[in-house]
Amino acid sequence: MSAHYNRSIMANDDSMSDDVFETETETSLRASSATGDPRDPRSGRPTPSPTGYRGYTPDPQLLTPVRHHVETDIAHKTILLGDSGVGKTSLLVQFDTGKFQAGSFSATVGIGFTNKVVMVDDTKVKLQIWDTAGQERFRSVTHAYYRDAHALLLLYDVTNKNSFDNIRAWLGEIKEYAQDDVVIMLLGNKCDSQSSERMVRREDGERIARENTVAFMETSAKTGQNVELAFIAIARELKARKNGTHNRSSFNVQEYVREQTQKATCSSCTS
Ligand SMILES: Nc1nc2c(ncn2[C@@H]2O[C@H](COP(=O)(O)OP(=O)(O)OP(=O)(O)O)[C@@H](O)[C@H]2O)c(=O)[nH]1
Repeated sequence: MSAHYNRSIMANDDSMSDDVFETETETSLRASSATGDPRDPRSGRPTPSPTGYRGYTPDPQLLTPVRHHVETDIAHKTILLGDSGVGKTSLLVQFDTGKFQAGSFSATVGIGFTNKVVMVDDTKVKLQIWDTAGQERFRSVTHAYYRDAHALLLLYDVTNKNSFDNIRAWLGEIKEYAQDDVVIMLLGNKCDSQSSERMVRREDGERIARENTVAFMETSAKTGQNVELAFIAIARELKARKNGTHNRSSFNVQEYVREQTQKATCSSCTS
């Protein structure tokens, strides 16, 4: 992977791109204007009018900032998992920058995160996306991060049968280390590959997902196919859970993914 993206990242290193720390400006004007008194109660001096016109105090409602329904309080911890080389970093880079950096592969070392805000209808859902090293020797480090994860994106590579066969072991680890209610999405990545290179059929991915009651889709970090959709689906599910609506079947992530992927099926993803 190119040097443009930091592949050597240590635990709790937040030096990666961070485009979420939007400040939601709260004006402090409401209190003084609500009283209708243009004087500062402590100094007795006239306070400057929020409008710039001394003595004129508009209706307090006019001074109340328009508040869109914004969820900035918690970042939903979302972790990318899967064997080394399945495309975790590439998927995150594609989602974060819209680019695919082809070329030599250098494995991720350690763990690090990128913050992203995803719009779900009129709501901003903040995702803190952790990219982990797929190599076996880093497993014990990444296990420590499972416990407080809200969502897990588990990847295999459709051109690498071994990475698919290891999905059961990954699901076992998730069961052992993650919370019971963690949102899990299985992704068969590199679906842009030639059919001669493909080693895992789409139906096989669908089957293992069904057996384990997790959402599934095929993605391509190279072309961007379904990349945004994967994160949006996760964000939708997290929002539904936060609103306490998912138990009433108003939103079902597996159904949602099925509908959306049927709408946007690309020929290269349907072998
Ligand atoms: N054709 C194709 N190649 C991909 C895709 N995603 C990743 N690759 C390539 O696969 C190789 C590994 O990708 P990475 O994103 O580094 O994989 P990783 O899962 O982060 O690997 P670790 O850091 O070792 O865990 C790179 O050479 C990528 O260019 C994809 O969707 N399509």
